[in-house]
Amino acid sequence: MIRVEGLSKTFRGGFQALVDVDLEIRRGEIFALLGPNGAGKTTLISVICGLVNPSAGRVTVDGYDNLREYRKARALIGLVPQELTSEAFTTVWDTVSFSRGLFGKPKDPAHIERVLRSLTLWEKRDNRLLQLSGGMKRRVLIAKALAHEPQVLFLDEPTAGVDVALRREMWEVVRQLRDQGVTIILTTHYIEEAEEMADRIGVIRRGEIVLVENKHALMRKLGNKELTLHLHEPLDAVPTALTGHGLALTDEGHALVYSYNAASQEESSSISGLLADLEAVGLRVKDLHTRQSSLEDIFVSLVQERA
Ligand SMILES: Nc1ncnc2c1ncn2[C@@H]1O[C@H](COP(=O)(O)OP(=O)(O)OP(=O)(O)O)[C@@H](O)[C@H]1O
Repeated sequence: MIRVEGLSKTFRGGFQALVDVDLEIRRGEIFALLGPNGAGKTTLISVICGLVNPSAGRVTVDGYDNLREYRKARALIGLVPQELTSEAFTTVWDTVSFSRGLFGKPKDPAHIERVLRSLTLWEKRDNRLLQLSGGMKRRVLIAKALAHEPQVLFLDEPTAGVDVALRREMWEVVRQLRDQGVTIILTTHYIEEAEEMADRIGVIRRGEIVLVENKHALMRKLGNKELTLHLHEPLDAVPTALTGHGLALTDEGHALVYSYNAASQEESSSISGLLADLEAVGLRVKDLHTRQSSLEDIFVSLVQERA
C-alpha cells in the first residue's frame, strides 16, 4: 500500500531527522511505528503524507508518487492528528462533512452517516464540538480523517494522555476499521499499545529504522522465557546432579529459575530433561510458572544495544 525508498530528511540548520529509510506497509495491516521522543516518527509520517518534502528518496501510495501525483496519493490517506483544531462551535456533522469537501469529493450524506454511526457519534451529530467529552472528540478526529473514504489511516499517538478506559475504546475503534479493510499506521510511545494492536512493528531510532518485524515473530525471536519452580523445601545450593541445566537459585533457596529461548526447539525439549532430573534427585515442586519477555523488554534491550 505504501512504499518508502531511501528516504532522508535534513532540516534547514543541518539536523538529519530521517536517515535512508526503506519501509513497506502492506494493505490491510496495522503497523505500529515505535520509537523514543524525537526519533523521527512524526517527520516520517509528515513526509509520507506529503506535508514535508524529503531531502532524498521517494514515497508511493498505492503506486502514486506522493509528490508528482500529490492529489491522488493524498486522497488515499486519512491523517488523524493528536489535537482537535476545528471550531469549537461547529457541529459534529458540519465539521466531518467539511473535511470531505477539502478533498474535492462530492457530498455524500450516506457516507458521513455510516462513518458517524460506526464511531457511535450519530446521536451527537448536531452537538457542537465543545459539548463533547474527550473520547468523543478523539472519535470526531477519526471521523474527519475518514470522511473522504481513504484507504490508509495514520494515527499519530492516538491515545497520548488518555485514560485506560478510553484507550481501550480507541483500540476497539481502530480494530473495527482494520476489519473494514483500512490500512492503519499508528505511532506510539506506549509499547503496550503496539503489543496489543499491531500486526507488524517498526522501531525507529535517531531517524533510522532499526527493525521491522511481525509482532509475534519478534516476540518469539527476541523473547526469552523463564520457568520458575517453587520448591517444597528450601535448598542451600543447586544440587550437583542439576548443575548442567544452568539453574539459578532464588527466593532464599525456595525457587529454581530456568531461562531459555522461547523459539528454540532444542531448549524446550531440554525442559523435559530438567523435570526428569528433578524427579531423580527427589526434589518436590510445589508450584511452577513461566514468564515470557514482553515487547517492552525487547524494545528496551534493542534501544540500549544500539545506544
Ligand atoms: N522543522 C524542524 N526543524 C528542525 N528540526 C526539526 C523540525 N521538525 C522536527 N525536527 C527534529 O527532528 C527530530 C525528529 O522529530 P519528530 O517530531 O519526527 O520526532 P518524534 O519521533 O515524532 O518524537 P515524539 O515522540 O517526541 O513526538 C527531532 O530531533 C526534532 O527536533
